[in-house]
Amino acid sequence: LCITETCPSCSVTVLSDQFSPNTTSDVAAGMLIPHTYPDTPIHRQKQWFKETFTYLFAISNSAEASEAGIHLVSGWQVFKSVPKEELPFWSDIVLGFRAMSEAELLKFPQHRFGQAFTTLKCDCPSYLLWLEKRLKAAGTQMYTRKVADLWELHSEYDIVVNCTGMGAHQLVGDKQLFPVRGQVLKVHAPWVKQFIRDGDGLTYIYPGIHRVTLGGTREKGSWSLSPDANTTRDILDRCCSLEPSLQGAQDIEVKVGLRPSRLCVRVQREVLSQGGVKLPVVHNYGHGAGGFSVHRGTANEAAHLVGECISALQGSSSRAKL
Ligand SMILES: Cc1cc2nc3c(=O)[nH]c(=O)nc-3n(C[C@H](O)[C@H](O)[C@H](O)COP(=O)(O)OP(=O)(O)OC[C@H]3O[C@@H](n4cnc5c(N)ncnc54)[C@H](O)[C@@H]3O)c2cc1C
Ligand SMILES: O=C([O-])CC(=O)C(=O)O
Repeated sequence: LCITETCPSCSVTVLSDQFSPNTTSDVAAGMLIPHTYPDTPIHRQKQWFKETFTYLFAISNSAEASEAGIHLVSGWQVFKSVPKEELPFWSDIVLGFRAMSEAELLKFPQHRFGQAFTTLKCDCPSYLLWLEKRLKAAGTQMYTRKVADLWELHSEYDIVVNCTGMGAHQLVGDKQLFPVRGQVLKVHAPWVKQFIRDGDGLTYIYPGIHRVTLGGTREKGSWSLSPDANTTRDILDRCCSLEPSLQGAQDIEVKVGLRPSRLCVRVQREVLSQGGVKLPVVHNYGHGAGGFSVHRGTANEAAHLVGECISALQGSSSRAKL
């Protein structure tokens, strides 16, 4: 979508072996709370988050908000001990960030410190459909197709943008990419209005438009997409200890996804070369636990790299298929 916006003369085609609702992005809780990528400079991560927050904030404040599934949500991140980093790098981007009061902390007898703020949440399947609709309106073709090798695209396309998430492990053989399995529950508990996140990152309660997402797990190296019944019970127990009223939650649906994790997101231009033939590629994958939080920022950067590829192609003698 960013490419169609920054380069309206480009003809864009989306190829994917799965579309919504069968992607990792459909499983995500969709909260805008960044996760830190250890090998990406903080100023770059902050810029990604800021661009994403600004973009979604405008949607949440428009007539499109309900169809796009974007809404503001307020709540608390609570800690059993005061964290080293009392002011996270994103504290001046979310709204109204402050330390919790003693009175608020009374709700969480096992926790000693907390942060209160308002952020944005995506209802992921709604948002993905809304994005697809906008892509189609921009004239983008969308085909179901599994790509086994980037070179198979060479005869049809000038530039390939690789947004395959965990699929990049196989497609480009990226051994730095590893799965971090996450199991979440989507429940009916419409009385829960505030988000609650344990600062250890394991337990969270995120109220959405229709359902509340309860999490979670972080199982590094596990490729299993099967729900685990013991884990479901454990998630419910942990969430009930933060919000006892969840004992009345109904209609529990279990979802599992593999976070495409890396020490840094790979937003990078690369020119593949084979027997003197060149194929420009822009990678944009490896968003781990924070894909929603930074998606627009990384997409803007990837679209900029596509612009660089176009300039390079126009400067070369190759016949562009743009
Ligand atoms: C339980 C859980 C909770 C999460 N909660 C949050 C949250 O609250 N906030 C947040 O910011 N992030 C969250 N995330 C992280 C977020 O889901 C990911 O970072 C994000 O979904 C990654 O998006 P993606 O588009 O890169 O990957 P995907 O959504 O997996 O999309 C990749 C696409 O590429 C296609 N593909 C792959 N390989 C090929 C191939 N060879 N040929 C053709 N197509 C291919 C796939 O079919 C798919 O459509 C959560 C993740 C999980 C698992
Ligand atoms: O950690 C969170 O708050 C939600 C999330 O991004 C995840 O489970 O990956």
